[in-house]
Amino acid sequence: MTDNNDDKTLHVSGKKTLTLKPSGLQQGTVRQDMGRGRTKAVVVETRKRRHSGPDDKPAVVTPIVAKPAPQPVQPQPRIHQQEQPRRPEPQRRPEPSRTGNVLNELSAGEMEARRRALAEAAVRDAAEAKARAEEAVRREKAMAEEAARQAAEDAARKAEEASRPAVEPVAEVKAEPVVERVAPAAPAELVRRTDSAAPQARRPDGRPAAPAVLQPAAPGKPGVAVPGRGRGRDEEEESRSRGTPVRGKLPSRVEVAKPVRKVEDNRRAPTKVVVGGEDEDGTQRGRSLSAMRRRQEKFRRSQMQEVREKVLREVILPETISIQELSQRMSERSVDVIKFLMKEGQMMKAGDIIDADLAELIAVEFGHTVKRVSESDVEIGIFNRDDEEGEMLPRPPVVTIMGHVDHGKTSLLDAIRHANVVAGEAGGITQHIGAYQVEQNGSKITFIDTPGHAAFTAMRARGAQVTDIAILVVAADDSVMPQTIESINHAKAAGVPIIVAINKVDKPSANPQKVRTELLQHEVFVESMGGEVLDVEVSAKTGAGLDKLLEAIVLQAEILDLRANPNRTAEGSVVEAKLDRGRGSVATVLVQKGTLRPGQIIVAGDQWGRVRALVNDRGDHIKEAGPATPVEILGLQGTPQAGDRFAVAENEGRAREIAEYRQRLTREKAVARHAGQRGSLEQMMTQLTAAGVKEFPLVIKGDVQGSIEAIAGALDKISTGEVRARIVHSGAGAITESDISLAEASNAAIIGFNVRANPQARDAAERAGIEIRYYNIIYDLTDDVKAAMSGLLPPERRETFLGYATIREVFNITKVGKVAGCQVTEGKVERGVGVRLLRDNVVIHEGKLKTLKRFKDEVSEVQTGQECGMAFENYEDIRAGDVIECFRVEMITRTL
Ligand SMILES: Nc1nc2c(ncn2[C@@H]2O[C@H](COP(=O)(O)OP(=O)(O)OP(=O)(O)O)[C@@H](O)[C@H]2O)c(=O)[nH]1
Repeated sequence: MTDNNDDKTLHVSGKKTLTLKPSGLQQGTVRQDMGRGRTKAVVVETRKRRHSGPDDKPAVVTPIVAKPAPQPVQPQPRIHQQEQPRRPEPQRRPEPSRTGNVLNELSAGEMEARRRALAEAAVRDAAEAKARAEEAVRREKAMAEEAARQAAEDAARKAEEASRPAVEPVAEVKAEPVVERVAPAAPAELVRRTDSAAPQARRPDGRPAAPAVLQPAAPGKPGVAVPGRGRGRDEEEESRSRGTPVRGKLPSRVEVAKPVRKVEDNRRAPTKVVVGGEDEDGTQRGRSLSAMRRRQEKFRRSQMQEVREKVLREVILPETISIQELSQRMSERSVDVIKFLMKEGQMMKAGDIIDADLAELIAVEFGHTVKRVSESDVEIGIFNRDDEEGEMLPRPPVVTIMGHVDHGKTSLLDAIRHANVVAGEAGGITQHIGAYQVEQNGSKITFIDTPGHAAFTAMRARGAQVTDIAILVVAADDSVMPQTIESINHAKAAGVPIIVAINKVDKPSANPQKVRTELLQHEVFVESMGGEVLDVEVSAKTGAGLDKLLEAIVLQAEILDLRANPNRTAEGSVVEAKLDRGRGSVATVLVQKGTLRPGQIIVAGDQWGRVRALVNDRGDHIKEAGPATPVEILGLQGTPQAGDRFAVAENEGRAREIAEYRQRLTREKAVARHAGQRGSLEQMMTQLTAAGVKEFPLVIKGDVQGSIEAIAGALDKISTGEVRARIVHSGAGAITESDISLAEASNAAIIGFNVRANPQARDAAERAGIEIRYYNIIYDLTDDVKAAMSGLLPPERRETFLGYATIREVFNITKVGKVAGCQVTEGKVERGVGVRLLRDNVVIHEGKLKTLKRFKDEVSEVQTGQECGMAFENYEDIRAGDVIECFRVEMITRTL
């Protein structure tokens, strides 16, 4: 079964209701003959071909100026709505159209007559339209000239104006009142459409369903014609928000064929917005307002960039750097750097890491100067920043408590804290954060709440000199014990003043005087014995003497005149650090310089982070922590170690860089430890030499005091004015953890004479990478130490004269350069040794020989009286008559 379009079989149904269908698609019902008297109703859709001109081309968007023939704008009030759809279709087929009620009710003759009349009218209209279009072209030209003139005045808009010269006339046409009425007839031409879009814009009655809404040109902006009802709501709102009045809109009776579809089409096809100029092929290019705005914005930005004065910087370049980081350091956009690299043939991303050479090339290309730094340089300027003397203000002292086991260190710390909390803040809950602050007569004192010299030396080993004053706790009933002596040595090694707290005086067996006397033997001279060391009798149990102890601390602090600059970025040491389940990494730090505030970025050891909160020893969140304030820091990325230094970094990048560098160092150290390097005497010797130290620090442990004294005496003998052995600590008994930490802190070697290290000490030594040397013969020990100490002496340079040769003639040999024809006048001349060129007994040059030849052969030496050819390495200024002195240099290692 096929559709039959034959007139005989087609019966137009006049009862068809008017529906909103695309104008190009017309529907009718026909009765189809099925044979043998049977018929069937068939719905027939007729798709009309639309003609926009005599050349029978489909309707296309035609710019008013460029294509004047079928004038889109028909400002003639006499043309009625019903007639308008007919106008662009003069060559429609003669078959009766089934597009509307009116035509359906006319007879065939009437319809034919009407069609003819309409065709004539269309031809007439076309002629008039052509004339009008020509007029429009003229006007447009005039406007274009005007626009060009304005564009010259306004540089930013020049490009925009030049690109759409056809715009102004549209605006002008719109300004005419007639246009508003006639506008519905025009959209097919006004609005650029795709072929498929055109029929959709028509109602079944032939009228355009979505007439153009004409927007008058805003001052300085082109006029815009957009499809009226066919536009999406967004576009309407956009027009409103722009303040562009929507004029020329059709009354509401004009309905939209497929609004939703059209909105999508509009979005996809910017061509519906006619603002642009003309392409080469005569079609009008549209450009959305937002695109224009973007262009304007881009143009404005580029103008601004050109105007902005370029700041040339000194760019710090590490061995490797990411392109992004480099761009930041140069204050350039990374996209510009990437563009430059692309030009150089390298495709890279902002995150890519480049080496310092390439980074330097880029920086220089961008006009900056560079400063190459080595890895360790990343820390420069972060730690140990000096302060001006005038900026220093008094700060509280930081106190550590040391002493022998069970002499009452913990009890004393608790007693002091308890007394203070009760006095200062009734009911206040103190928490253990590793350090706390107390107040004595208005003066603050900071206590490091980790008793024992282990913590003390662990800190020192990491370079943290935290403590200002050491409290040496000695039980009055027990007097001086081995760890008391160790503590004294630790304090002395750190150069920290001691205050002796003679504890447990409440005990009946207490004998404070004995303590004082015994301390004398260890060079601790207390005041009551005529010395300068303050001593206080206390009882941690009863609290007696605690005030006196605090006063002694304040007094000692005054003597020390402790100062720090609070008005700078903070720097200090980590006292304790742990990983808290709820709070993440928590580190108790002691601010030593400057003031620490939440939000700052810090580097602590090989960790970094942004300070999320500062919590003091009472659990309060505080806004800042000044010098000598212990405070808990939340927000670190990892957990640093006690004794690690911390400092505020200027930005996250720098902090991360330092942390990464330190983590690398830690890894390398761990590897080195496995190789057992650091602790060897030889290694230590090299380190000390590099540091320019002429002292050889030692920790000596022996079986009996007598052997230690013998060793000390022997070592004293081998010491000279240039280098000497310094015994940091010595004592009888096994080598303990404390010895290891002291050795680590003092960079000392550990010597065990007839003693061994206990397991904990062995572990600690392995961790710290310290070698322990064991001896049982004193001479072996002194020989080793002597050899190691000899290494501290600089080697001696010894020069041996070999001979003289006189230059007889100078030959200039191609590719070889100048060669001196010489005769050895004294001694001998050797190849590969040092030579000096003497002219009139003045040394002109000192260097090495490149060649030494006899006749044509290279020889190793030439004796007196013989002739030879000689050439210098990298030196050519030789003349006949010059004398060549030949000598050998030896570096002689010195021994003690
Ligand atoms: N009678 C009396 N006993 C005290 C005093 N101070 C501390 N003690 C006691 O001495 C013992 C040891 O005290 P700790 O404070 O634990 O001593 P420590 O030095 O911290 O000990 P370690 O932590 O093991 O090094 C405890 O039983 C205390 O009760 C005091 O002033 N008088």
